[in-house]
Order: sequence, then C-alpha cells, then structure tokens
Amino acid sequence: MKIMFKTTSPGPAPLPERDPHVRFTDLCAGYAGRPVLHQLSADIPRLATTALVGPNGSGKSTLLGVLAGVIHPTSGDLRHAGERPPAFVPQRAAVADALPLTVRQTVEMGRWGERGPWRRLTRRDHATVDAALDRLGIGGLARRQLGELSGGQRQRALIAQGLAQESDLLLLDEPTTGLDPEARARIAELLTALIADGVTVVQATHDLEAARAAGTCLLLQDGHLVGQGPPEQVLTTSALARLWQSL
Ligand SMILES: Nc1ncnc2c1ncn2[C@@H]1O[C@H](COP(=O)(O)OP(=O)(O)OP(=O)(O)O)[C@@H](O)[C@H]1O
Repeated sequence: MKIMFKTTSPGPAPLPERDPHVRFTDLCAGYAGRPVLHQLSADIPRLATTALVGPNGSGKSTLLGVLAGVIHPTSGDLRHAGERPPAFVPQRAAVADALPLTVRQTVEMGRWGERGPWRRLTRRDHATVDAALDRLGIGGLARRQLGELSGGQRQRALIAQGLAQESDLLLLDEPTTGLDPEARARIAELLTALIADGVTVVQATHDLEAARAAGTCLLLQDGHLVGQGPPEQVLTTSALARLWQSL
C-alpha cells in the first residue's frame, strides 16, 4: 500500500526503499465524537520492531488501528512504503472465545484478503497456512476448536493468522499479555526471525522486557507522543515513573 491517507492532493510520493516503512506526521485520529490521538509524528523503521508503550487508554490500539487502515485519521499525513496491506493481529481478549472455529480455519482466514471468504483456497494458500501453523508450533492443534485452547495457544493461532497474510508489516496488539515467560520468549524469538525474513513489526505492549528488546519505542500518554527513539533512551526510569505517576 503506497498511501493510505493524505490531507492534500496530489499526495506525496511513496517512501523510497531506504526510508522508514511508515511515516506519519501531525496525525490525529479517534472515534465518533472522541478524539484520541493528537498530532503524532513519527517513523516506523523498516525491518525492526517498534514497541508502542503507554498506560491503559493512552492510544496504543488506536494507533495500531490507524496503521492497519481500519481507523481513518481525522487529519495529518500517513505514508506506507510496503507493497502489501498490513497484517493486523488484534488483542486476544478482542476475539470471542466462543467462535466456532478450528485453529486451522482461524489461520485460513488470513488468506481471505487474497482469496475472499467464499473462494476455495488454492494449494499455495494451504501451503502458506501449513507454514504459518508450523512456524508457531501449533500444527498439532490444527483441528482443535479455538475456544478450547489455552491463552498462549490461542495467541499463537492469531499470530499464525497474521503470518498467513504474508504481509511485510505485522501489527500486533499485546501479543504477550498474560503469557508465561517461556511463551513470551518464544514469541520474541519469532519476531526476531520475522525481521530477518523481511518483515517490519509494530507491537503494542505492556511487557517492558519486550519493549526493551525492540529497535524503537513510541511512548504514548493520553494520545500524545511523549517519547520516541531507542528503548534505552525512551524507557528510562524517570520517564516511566512520570507516565505511571500521572495516572
Ligand atoms: N471503539 C471505541 N469507541 C470509542 N472510544 C474508544 C474505542 N476504543 C477505544 N476508545 C477510547 O480510546 C482511548 C484509547 O484507547 P486505546 O484502546 O487505543 O488505548 P490503549 O493504550 O490501547 O489501552 P490498553 O492498554 O488498555 O489496551 C480510550 O480512552 C478508550 O476509551
């Protein structure tokens, strides 16, 4: 996707290869009658993980929604350099437990963008789904109902659905929340491997360990960007104390 949103026409040229994967400038967005994000300007670097950090309600999911193209900015400029639509993996809690879907069907939905929900999947689609299941180590769970899995297993199924979209921009909303240390470490390893494979990753997270391992952090407070840069510069004790003391 070259340009998802612009305020003036004709729009700016797509970002060249060496530039960030996404750049937004003076971005404002929210919900009907509820402005949430205020004048955000930042780059999402290519082939790295960017962590969105901030207290509950600071706007992390809203920003992911804007990057995913499901929430439209009210003003500002947003440019993507990626060739394909982003893959968006929502918070596990946002996915109904009772959905009558197997793990495999859940991952197959990742192919709908390409194929549409009513067309038969091709052999290549099935191979992509198998590869995503294997990559998350859940091939053995493929026939199980999503609702009967543990939180960590369900999270892996949702990430596999994201991978099945074969996008070069993967947007994850709190992928490690509620997971045990081993499951968190497994997801961290996966994200590192994906970057080596040419994927840019953005994750909203409350997991400071994951945020410290990211290439870049965007620190949000009440819909404002209050810090951006390498985690060691952004996630300082004083910045975090300021953020959480203000609650
Ligand atoms: N669908 C919606 N309609 C109206 N307001 C919403 C909606 N979703 C979120 N909000 C509001 O937008 C603000 C930012 O919410 P958002 O979910 O982006 O924050 P967050 O940083 O991701 O929070 P959390 O860490 O709790 O997931 C909050 O005030 C929230 O109440």
